[in-house]
Amino acid sequence: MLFLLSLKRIFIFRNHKFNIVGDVMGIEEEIRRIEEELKKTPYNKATQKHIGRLKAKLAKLREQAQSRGGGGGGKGYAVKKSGDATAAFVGFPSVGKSTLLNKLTNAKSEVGAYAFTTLTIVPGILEYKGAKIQLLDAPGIIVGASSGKGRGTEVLSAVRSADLILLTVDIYTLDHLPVLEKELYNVGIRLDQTPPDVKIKVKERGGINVSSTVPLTHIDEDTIEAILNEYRIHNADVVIREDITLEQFIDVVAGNRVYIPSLVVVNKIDLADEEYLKYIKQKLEEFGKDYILVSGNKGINLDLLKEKIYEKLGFIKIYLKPQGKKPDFDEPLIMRRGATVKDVCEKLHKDFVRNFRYAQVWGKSAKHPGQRVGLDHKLEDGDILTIVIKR
Ligand SMILES: Nc1nc2c(ncn2[C@@H]2O[C@H](COP(=O)(O)OP(=O)(O)OP(=O)(O)O)[C@@H](O)[C@H]2O)c(=O)[nH]1
Repeated sequence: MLFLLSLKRIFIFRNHKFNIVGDVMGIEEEIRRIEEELKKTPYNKATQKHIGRLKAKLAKLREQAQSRGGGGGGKGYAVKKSGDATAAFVGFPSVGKSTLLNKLTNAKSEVGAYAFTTLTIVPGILEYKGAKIQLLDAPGIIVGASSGKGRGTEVLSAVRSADLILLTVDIYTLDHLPVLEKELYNVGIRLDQTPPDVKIKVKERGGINVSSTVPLTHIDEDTIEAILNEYRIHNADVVIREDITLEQFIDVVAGNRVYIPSLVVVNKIDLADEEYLKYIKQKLEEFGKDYILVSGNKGINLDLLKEKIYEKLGFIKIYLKPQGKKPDFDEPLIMRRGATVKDVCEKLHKDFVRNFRYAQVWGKSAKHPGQRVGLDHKLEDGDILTIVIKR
């Protein structure tokens, strides 16, 4: 009897295990099959709808694969965000990420190791021009992460919440750049793009209605409908204000995409001679992203790297002026471009938004000196701000 019971248990266990493995394999195989088909299908008016449907399917499968891998979608972020913004080094092992992180973050700053299951993400603080920038050194496990392999998905989910991505390679591994970009793309990270200007309002009935304020040269209505149907949306009003691609439309429908600026950091420049340097620069021009050549070990261009990181993060300085007093020009508040009065209130004190009466602004964003504004007012670099709260 006991023997039979344990046999049964083993059988159930095996079966269960087999199902999970079988599912993951099934998804990966399906992803590969669709990728193959996409490669073979030329893109033209006649195939556009079919390609749209395939790409939507692919996007859905990738999401499934990642959720099975235990990461993806903003889950499992084990590093506490701190400072005014976060920049993450992303790259293969041994390109010099930890060296750069150690050189850029000052010795006084706290560098702690946070357990990340079997991995570690090391944060450090770079202080530059009054801004505190959290730098993350994500371990170099990237390839395959988007299909849920290894524990790379957990790292990528930390990267998803960064404000700047530093695509890091060394002078011998420039061909990693498209690989890194693709892996990030597959986990929903869009580098150097803005969210497409598309609104989709799902309705109860009435079919799909598409209206656009500009001519659409990459996607037609049939394709839009096919993609929506793939996501089980059969009734919706779609308003498009930009000449978007098919991929951008899928991004909007799928949601859960993050739009992050990037900077290519090429390390170990000390090892390149004149001729090789020329080759590197040409390769980087072809890749088309903003880049910087550095050496972590030899300390070449590290100040320039700090400046670039600062610039890319789009910091602005706001000078606070207590009511009836002089502005504080010594310690400006460091905010990000696009920040509103509400963002400033939130940074200053948790009760400021609730108790807010009005604000006054002097500077670029003000129509006239001392303009009275509300919480939604967008600030500009160098503005002087007075916040008046209820007593
Ligand atoms: N020549 C040269 N070597 C460097 C430079 N920066 C780092 N290295 C060397 O490259 C090797 C890898 O550096 P790490 O900083 O450990 O690289 P990593 O990208 O953090 O690697 P993982 O921790 O494995 O992800 C070390 O032996 C460094 O000394 C550089 O600017 N020039």
